Amino acid sequence: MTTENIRTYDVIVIGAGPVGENVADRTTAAGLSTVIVESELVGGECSYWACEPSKALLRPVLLRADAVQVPGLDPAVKGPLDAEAVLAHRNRMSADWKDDGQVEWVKSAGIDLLRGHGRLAGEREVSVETPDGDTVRLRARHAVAVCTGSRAALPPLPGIENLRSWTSREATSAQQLPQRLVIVGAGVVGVEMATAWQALGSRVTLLARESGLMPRMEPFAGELVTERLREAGADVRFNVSVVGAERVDGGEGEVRVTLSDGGEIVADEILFATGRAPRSEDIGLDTVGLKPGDWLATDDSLTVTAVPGNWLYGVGDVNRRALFTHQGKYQARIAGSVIAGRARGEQLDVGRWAPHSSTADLEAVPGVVFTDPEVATVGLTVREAERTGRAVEVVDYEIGHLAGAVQYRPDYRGRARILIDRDRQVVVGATFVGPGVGELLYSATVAITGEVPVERLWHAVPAFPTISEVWLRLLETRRDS
Ligand SMILES: Cc1cc2nc3c(=O)[nH]c(=O)nc-3n(C[C@H](O)[C@H](O)[C@H](O)COP(=O)(O)OP(=O)(O)OC[C@H]3O[C@@H](n4cnc5c(N)ncnc54)[C@H](O)[C@@H]3O)c2cc1C
Ligand SMILES: NC(=O)c1ccc[n+]([C@@H]2O[C@H](COP(=O)([O-])OP(=O)(O)OC[C@H]3O[C@@H](n4cnc5c(N)ncnc54)[C@H](O)[C@@H]3O)[C@@H](O)[C@H]2O)c1
Repeated sequence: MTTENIRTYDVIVIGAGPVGENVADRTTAAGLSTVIVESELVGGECSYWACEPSKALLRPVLLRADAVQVPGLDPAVKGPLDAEAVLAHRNRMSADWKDDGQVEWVKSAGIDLLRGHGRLAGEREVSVETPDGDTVRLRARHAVAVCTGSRAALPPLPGIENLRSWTSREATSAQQLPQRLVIVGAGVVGVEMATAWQALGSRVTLLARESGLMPRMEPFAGELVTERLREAGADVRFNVSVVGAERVDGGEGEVRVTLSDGGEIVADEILFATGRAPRSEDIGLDTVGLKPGDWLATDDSLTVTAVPGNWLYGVGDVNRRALFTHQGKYQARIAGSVIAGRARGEQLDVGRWAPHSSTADLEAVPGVVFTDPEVATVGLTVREAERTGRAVEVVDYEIGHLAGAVQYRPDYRGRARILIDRDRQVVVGATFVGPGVGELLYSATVAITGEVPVERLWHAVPAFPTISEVWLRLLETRRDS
């Protein structure tokens, strides 16, 4: 082990997922020397075991679901999906789990890459254990940004370690189709993976411990997705959880799952889609007075305020503000400018919607669930408005009534809901459920972040016949109610 190898940079970034890459890009662009430390693949969870592979699995599924309903096109797409071809496409979209392309980008951006496991080692210091067993010590003049992301959280089920269960990693990278797949947890990962694997040919059982799918969203989102999943042949069960599971034949055979309602399910694979935990248990948090394994709490400038000196930042999944790639990248752009501003000795501008404040994390986090139908959400839900004591008007519209929706897919089923702040008369929340609504979401995001007065929205004319006409119908519904 060599420890004399000390390198000094302006900024050290731990974790080269989408968020770490963007922090490093911004600080380098601001003229600060930056090193990024990565223990696995440059590109992070999103590129290899999350967004990219899952959407590569889902795109053929959703396109086919639309196409079989379009007259004239239906005979051409009636047969089953070619699962092997879809998996091969997914492999390509995950760059075959090689990061050469992203390493090339890091170099071209002028960022230094150090492969190895990074750990904080006191103020502004990071110790990196490299793959060949060396230890490299890094010192930061200005900032250390922790961007180590999250991993699947498993429930405390006795014997779970002997189950060879799937997490989101296996569910997005499996090379073979399980005949029977049981999915525990009906959040976003659970429903997307149920949609993908059922359509590829597995028999999926989806177990929700709540009374609906995706319980944090408007209830109609889960209801519409449940309808379609059941039509596709999936067994969707509510108010049930797993109390035991074991692999038979000395751990080599099928999985037998015992349910809280006394039932039993037999499957080839079991996926736990039961939420996320921060990757912070072994990153030296104790050396700066923080508790290993905790989420990294920050203020709106992404600074870890529990550590004095404004040098430590927590960006992306690891801070739990909003577990999405796009939102983490937004935080990264802000953290980058905060770090650069502080390095130049500038006064930060941290007011609401100001350049150094990630206000959108609190008011307008967009998300699209790529199921049939798609679910697109931004801002508040009714339950969240009630919980936080916000007075809102709620306006609903059945998207299937629109000419544009029927053109899109004759059997169109979907619903839109907007929430309008009663005092300020601006939109503060939107949920669209229906085929193709993902591309509609940015309009709502702009309405919320721009605080566009509802009266002005009458002048934002949606083209005919598009699904965007839902905005006009929502305004008319409100006027006529
Ligand atoms: C199945 C699934 C599908 C998803 N789909 C979407 C989607 O469609 N759209 C969307 O916006 N979000 C999606 N997400 C969420 C998205 O993947 C995350 O929000 C995003 O990856 C977070 O980026 P990050 O850079 O913070 O963390 P990560 O992507 O997890 O990257 C963290 C990086 O840090 C590295 N690292 C960790 N510890 C250390 C250490 N000690 N030293 C060195 N390196 C370290 C890791 O190896 C990793 O490369 C999905 C998540 C899952 C699980
Ligand atoms: N399309 C996208 O943008 C996309 C796709 C996938 C994931 N993501 C992100 O990843 C995050 C994580 O997704 P997720 O689905 O893993 O988490 P989640 O928190 O959305 O859902 C987890 C679900 O598992 C259930 N659960 C937890 N413990 C359980 C147990 N012991 N038994 C039964 N059920 C249990 C919870 O009640 C919850 O419904 C999401 O919040 C989202 O931000 C985004």
